[in-house]
Amino acid sequence: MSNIDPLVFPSYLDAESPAPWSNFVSQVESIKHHLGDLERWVESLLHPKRILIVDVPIIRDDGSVAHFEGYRVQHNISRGPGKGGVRFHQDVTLNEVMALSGWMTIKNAAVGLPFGGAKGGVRIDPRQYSSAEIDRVTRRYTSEISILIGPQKDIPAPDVGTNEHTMAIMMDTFSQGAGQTTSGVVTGKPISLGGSLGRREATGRGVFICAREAAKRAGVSIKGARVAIQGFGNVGSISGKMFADAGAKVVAIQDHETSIFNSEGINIAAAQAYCNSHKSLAGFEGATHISTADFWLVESEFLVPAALESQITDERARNLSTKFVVEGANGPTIPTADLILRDRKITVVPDVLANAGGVTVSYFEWVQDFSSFFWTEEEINARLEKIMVGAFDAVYKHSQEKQLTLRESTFVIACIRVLDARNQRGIYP
Ligand SMILES: NC(=O)C1=CN([C@@H]2O[C@H](COP(=O)(O)OP(=O)(O)OC[C@H]3O[C@@H](n4cnc5c(N)ncnc54)[C@H](OP(=O)(O)O)[C@@H]3O)[C@@H](O)[C@H]2O)C=CC1
Ligand SMILES: O=C(O)CCC(=O)C(=O)O
Repeated sequence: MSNIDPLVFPSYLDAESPAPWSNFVSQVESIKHHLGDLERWVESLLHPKRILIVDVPIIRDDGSVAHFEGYRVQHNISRGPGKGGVRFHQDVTLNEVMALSGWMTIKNAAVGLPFGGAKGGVRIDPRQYSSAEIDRVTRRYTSEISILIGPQKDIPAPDVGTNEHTMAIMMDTFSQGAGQTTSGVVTGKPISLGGSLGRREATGRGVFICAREAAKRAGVSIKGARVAIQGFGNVGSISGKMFADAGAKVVAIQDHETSIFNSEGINIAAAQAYCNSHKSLAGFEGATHISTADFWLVESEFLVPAALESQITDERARNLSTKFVVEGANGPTIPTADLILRDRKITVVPDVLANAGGVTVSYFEWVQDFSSFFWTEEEINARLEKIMVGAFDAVYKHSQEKQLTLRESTFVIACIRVLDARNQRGIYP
């Protein structure tokens, strides 16, 4: 269980498979001596505030009954309501949702949003069910977690396997229970239901902004730079488009079925169109298909992991041929691999900073819903740019001053904000 204190590791998790929660704990543990007097509060971050496990039964299209396990974890609510996405994926576990909720706490504080951290998930492979069945799962899951969520309590949003439509169904289900339209209960909604312009693109846009800022400080040009992207969903495809629009060449992409390579640069619009109609890049003709192992050896200036956790292992970290790892996914680099990348002088722009664009525009959506006054896409993108550049700059300066990695500095800055709020609030009543 790496360096984790067994007394701190929750009794309800399997100690034999402690990751990714143990990865989050290691990240907090590694910086706690930088927290000054606030270190006495650090255990607040090592125990989620609230965990709800729900049974989600549905009647299937053929009349049979199916049950799914669902979760909502509020990791910390010292700075405001819980905030974080909902994942529908066959491998979702409580351990994973806990880690994702912890990273939300750090992320929201790192970019200065008035939110705590939360995350949810349902252990289901959405590809195996009809859209009507998925809607039933969404409705039942929402009604089961409705005791925890609400515009001032905890605000879900999309993540892997969920989208604007999922959010519309969640909003409708919660509103039925509340007896009034409650648009602020979720973000990432369709525009016609109070969604925000720019939310769909926001995470990929934030990833690109962070990559650009990191490159600027290292004297590396985006124009002509080679980019490799793992994951071609919302985050991977939009960040790929933004890199390509800025003159970079996306030379490699991996989704869960295939890996593709083109040294001249993959046509992102064509790849997106192909993926929309075939649900995968398998069979795409605008590139050579390579093995999964070879994807991790592709030479690039930027590697953007934008799929799932724990993809950059020690072995992959030892062999990567890139200058910057810009984490679009949550938790893609395991802590030991992080140390290898540090020693190899590969700059890692951490998830809790790099992918914060999505939740930042979710915050804008929440604010717009409260005031029923909607901003233009230009206003949203300009505000997003300001927040992302400001947060990156603060982290970068801190890391230079204290000789820390960007991940360590992001955690220090964020943990101080969270624990200061905890300290100011006191523990009683
Ligand atoms: N959406 C958002 O706003 C935010 C998302 N994130 C994080 O970004 C990551 C991606 O999320 P998002 O883009 O929304 O999810 P999507 O569901 O839209 O896309 C996920 C992508 O990852 C691919 N993938 C899944 N498993 C693997 C694998 N083992 N190897 C290679 N590729 C794989 C999928 O391929 P296939 O389609 O073939 O299954 C798909 O292309 C997650 O870690 C998420 O938590 C972080 C912040 C905000
Ligand atoms: O938009 C949001 O509220 C949360 C997005 C999310 O789940 C994430 O940043 O990982």
